[in-house]
Amino acid sequence: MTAGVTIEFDGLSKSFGAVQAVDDLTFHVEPGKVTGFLGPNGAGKTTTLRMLLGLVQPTSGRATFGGVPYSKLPVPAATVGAALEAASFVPGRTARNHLRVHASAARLPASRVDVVLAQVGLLEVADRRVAGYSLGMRQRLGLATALLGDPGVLVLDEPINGLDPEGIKWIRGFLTALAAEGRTVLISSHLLSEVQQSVDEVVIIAKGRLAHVGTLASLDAADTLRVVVNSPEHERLATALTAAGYTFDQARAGLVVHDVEAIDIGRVALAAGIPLSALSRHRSGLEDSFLALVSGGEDRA
Ligand SMILES: Nc1ncnc2c1ncn2[C@@H]1O[C@H](COP(=O)(O)OP(=O)(O)OP(=O)(O)O)[C@@H](O)[C@H]1O
Repeated sequence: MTAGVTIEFDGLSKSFGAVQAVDDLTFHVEPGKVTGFLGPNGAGKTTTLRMLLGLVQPTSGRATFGGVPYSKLPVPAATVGAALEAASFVPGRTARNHLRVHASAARLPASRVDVVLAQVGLLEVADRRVAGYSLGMRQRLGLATALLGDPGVLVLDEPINGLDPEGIKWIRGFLTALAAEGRTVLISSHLLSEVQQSVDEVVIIAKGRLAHVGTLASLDAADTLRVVVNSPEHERLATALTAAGYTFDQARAGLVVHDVEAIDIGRVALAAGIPLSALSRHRSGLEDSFLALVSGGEDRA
């Protein structure tokens, strides 16, 4: 494996006629982590990834692998493996043959074919025609193709799309393990919920522009916390909370206190000797934060 390098986007822009698909994107994607590249349909994710991979010429700015553009990489397949959405496979070809053709074109040893088939769990069906593959199997084959050169960087467009729950669980573990080996892993998605459990960092774009860069936790920090607390001695609990200076809403599940930690509410109940039947902390709206950041982004597709 070649070492993971930092993917650098620097003032990257692309317009198609009057459509500004990507608008002045500057951010870095570091090795050793899984980074989610998020935005609604039409936000400009695919165009950005296509520019990174030298498939589309930027209008201005650049995207590089540690300062080197894709076209200048000495052995591209050994530096970066990519699976773009709607990867095309010749339907009559078997998975093994598909990989052999790619290995040969990239001047990689044929022995890599069975290694990557095993890695993505397709070894047993490797001699079946791709035409009969499910979407999930095609996703795995795209991933196997990306891994042929044992690259330090992986760029995957919507890799979770179309997977069943078992497939989602598998790919989450797989991507985490690749990042733990020191690779740079960038995955795009239009759904935060889809990648939320897989990513360490998020880059969110809307209407071609950068909306947020940071850890998943930093996105979370914009959220409000709420605690739901209940007691068989409901009235005493309400009185104790009011006396301690808390305001709350009444809900079926109990009293809802905003912007507070569960331990603080637990202490109030303990000090007043009130038994609790429920005490839970809710982190509403990671998805809400995401939607607020990208709202209005869908109308361009
Ligand atoms: N070749 C092209 N010619 C003209 N407009 C284009 C072209 N490619 C993309 N666009 C436009 O650029 C914008 C960004 O598209 P892009 O496919 O990059 O978004 P996306 O975030 O990947 O969306 P999706 O998840 O739907 O693929 C859209 O308005 C799209 O219609």
